Amino acid sequence: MSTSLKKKTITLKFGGSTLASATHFLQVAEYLKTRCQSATVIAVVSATKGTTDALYACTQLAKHNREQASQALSDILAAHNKLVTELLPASFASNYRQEIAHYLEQTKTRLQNIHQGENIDWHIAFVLSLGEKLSASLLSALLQSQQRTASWVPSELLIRTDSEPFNTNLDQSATEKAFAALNEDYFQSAIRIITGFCGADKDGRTTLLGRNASDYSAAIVTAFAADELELLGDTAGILSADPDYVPGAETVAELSVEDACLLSQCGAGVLHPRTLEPLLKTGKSLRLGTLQHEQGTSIRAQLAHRQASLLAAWSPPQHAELSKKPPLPLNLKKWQARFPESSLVSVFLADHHALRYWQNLLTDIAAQAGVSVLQRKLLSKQRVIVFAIPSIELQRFTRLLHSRLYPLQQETAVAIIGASGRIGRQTLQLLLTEGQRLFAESGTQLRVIALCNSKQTLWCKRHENDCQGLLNRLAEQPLQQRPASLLAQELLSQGYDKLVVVDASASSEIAGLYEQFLAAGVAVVTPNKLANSDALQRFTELQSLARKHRVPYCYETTVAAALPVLKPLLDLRRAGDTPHHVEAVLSGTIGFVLDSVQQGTPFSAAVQQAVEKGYAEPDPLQDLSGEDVARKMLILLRTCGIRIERSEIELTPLHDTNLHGPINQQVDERWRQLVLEVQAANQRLCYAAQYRDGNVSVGLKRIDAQSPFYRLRGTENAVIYQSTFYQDIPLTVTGPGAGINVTSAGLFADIVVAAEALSRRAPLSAIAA
Ligand SMILES: NC(=O)C1=CN([C@@H]2O[C@H](COP(=O)(O)OP(=O)(O)OC[C@H]3O[C@@H](n4cnc5c(N)ncnc54)[C@H](O)[C@@H]3O)[C@@H](O)[C@H]2O)C=CC1
Ligand SMILES: N[C@@H](CC=O)C(=O)O
Repeated sequence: MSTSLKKKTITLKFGGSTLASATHFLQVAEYLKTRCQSATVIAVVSATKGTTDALYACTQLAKHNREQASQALSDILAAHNKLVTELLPASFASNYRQEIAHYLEQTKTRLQNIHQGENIDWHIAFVLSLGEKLSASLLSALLQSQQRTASWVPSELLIRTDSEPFNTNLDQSATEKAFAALNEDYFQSAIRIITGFCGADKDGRTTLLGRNASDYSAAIVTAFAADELELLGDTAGILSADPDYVPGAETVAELSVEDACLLSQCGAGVLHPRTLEPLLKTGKSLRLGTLQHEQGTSIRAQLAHRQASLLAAWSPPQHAELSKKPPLPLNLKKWQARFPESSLVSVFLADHHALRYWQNLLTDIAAQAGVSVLQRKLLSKQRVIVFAIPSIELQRFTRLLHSRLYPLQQETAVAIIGASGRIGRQTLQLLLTEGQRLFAESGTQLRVIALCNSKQTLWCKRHENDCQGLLNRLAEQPLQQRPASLLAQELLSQGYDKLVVVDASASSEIAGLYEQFLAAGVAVVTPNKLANSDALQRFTELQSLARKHRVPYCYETTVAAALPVLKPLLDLRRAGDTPHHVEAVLSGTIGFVLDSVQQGTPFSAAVQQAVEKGYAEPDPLQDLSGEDVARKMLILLRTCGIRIERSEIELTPLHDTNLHGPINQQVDERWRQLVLEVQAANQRLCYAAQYRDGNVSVGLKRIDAQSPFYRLRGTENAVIYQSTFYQDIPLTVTGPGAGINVTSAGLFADIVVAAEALSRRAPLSAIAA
């Protein structure tokens, strides 16, 4: 074929995920318009996401039940019609429908033929090719409606194949002739569109190149009609592992043609195994990426070294007639016969030496994780180790190996539970904005890998730094009714050497996971008071677990937010100090409410403001009942070495709905009267905790001007500590003890402390080795 244009010709292949909705079609149209400013563009399109599977299901129904098949086809067409209505003005929609009518009629006939049992495979092949035709004609009509010259052609006119309906082979010379014979007019359009996935035999019958073979179609088109190829999908190029298995998998910038071939032969779904054949013959280049992601992966003919380790996972195909097994560089049939329920994980090592060392190390890691390696094979020349394992372990094993091949050398992974809450989101913001500076100043590198709330989890990609964007994506994740234990399992199965889990929830379920995290060597950082204020035995066990597994357990913010209270008290205790008398104001919410009512604000309004300002607990009754203060006092005293249970604290609530009723005007009036009384006596109100002679009490107090608490305002907390070392003049810590900014700052500081401690610890992989 010849084109009259001098510009470079580029084939852009759009996978099903890039055509999943009307918005996606509009994005593809914009992308094409931009690209055709600097190149002549040929677009090869797949069927919209899920359509080929739906058509396949239709053909299977047709074998036994014509009505159901016809209903299933109507459903597919209804989904397409919805796209057409959303995308095309009426006149273009009507042209489009006329253009496609012939294919729809044919499809219906073919379904009938399938039902009658004649030449079934040929009819199935035709029906399956419908998805690409619908996409191509819709995209072409959309571009035309946007005043672009665009035209589409079914690939049956261009790609000629053997007479096999499925997994057919290319007829090179017939295809060459077909491209040469194609009407010149077609190539006058600014944007030319060709359907992917299929071709035709010498009799014009539709044939299929294989499951997900639109990449291969695009490579054939490139070999005959273009200078280079770009495959555009929903993953940012070739990743270090299948992102469905390893959410944190990384994009590999460059890959040799040999490795790309081997990778697809080993079952990595990212490239159809035959895609590279036509390009290899013609020496044309290939890039994989997304519409948004600039970097992607370039496949290069010459590359001195493998730049990064890679993993390919392979499990037996679902639709055998559509998916030819990859011709792996080993006798797959034998393996499968011996281990029928097995899957394969191939490890491409970047390390140029020590193949046997790696083979043994990875095998040991499998053994320690309880994954039984059924068989393994070392392909020395290719520096690839193939493991056969039970299929059920495929995802876990892939993640485990990935974490060993990509140990975060400097980085510490951070997962935030409760990320959409007030403290969680501000902490995320700090991690994203202050992370760079922290790294520059101290070398501590933090990487947020996961965000969770009570129903959703988002696995973050590297370099995602837009806090609101991440939170939006978290909110778009599917809702899961998952028990907390499953969340813990998911986080642990990532296999990070250095992982900090931040619990920014107020959930007892999440607090119940700390033992599991600590025992697995994962640091816990928390402002959630529930674990440490549980039974004393649990508090002690958590401390010993952390010590035993050499893992940080940081909870400074559970008492007085970012104020330095627990760490200094712990240091004193380690030096042998014993507290005699501790007095403390520990509730920012109550401090704020009392200060406000003493300035004339009604009690109910003051409580409302404390909630709005982010001082109160998710359930503010936890503050008003005094329970939150009791918990903080327990944690404080236990940190000083006092062995005390919650039942030993004498608590008088500030407001308990069971005792005092709902917060209404009567309550406001009672508080107004009390304030008048107290002010008449030149006193103030404060809610304080006290420890003296082994007794602990929490409650409302009237204090006069001599009290160290008399001058406290707003959310100010205070701890006054007298001990063996601080006898005459007490140790006093005071300052705001609640609020989103101060708490998140304290939490950030604890995350850094935990990350630094993890960095000093020997890597888990070394321990495992
Ligand atoms: N507000 C403050 O000044 C201070 C708060 N804290 C503590 O910080 C924690 C968070 O407080 P806020 O951000 O105000 O709460 P919030 O209610 O705004 O956020 C809680 C988050 O936890 C998530 N969550 C709840 N149950 C969950 C579960 N089972 N699994 C996963 N996620 C779950 C929620 O979806 C939400 O994203 C609380 O424990 C609080 O005591 C500690 C010191 C000061
Ligand atoms: N709700 C608490 C803040 C968290 O500990 C308070 O008001 O002090």
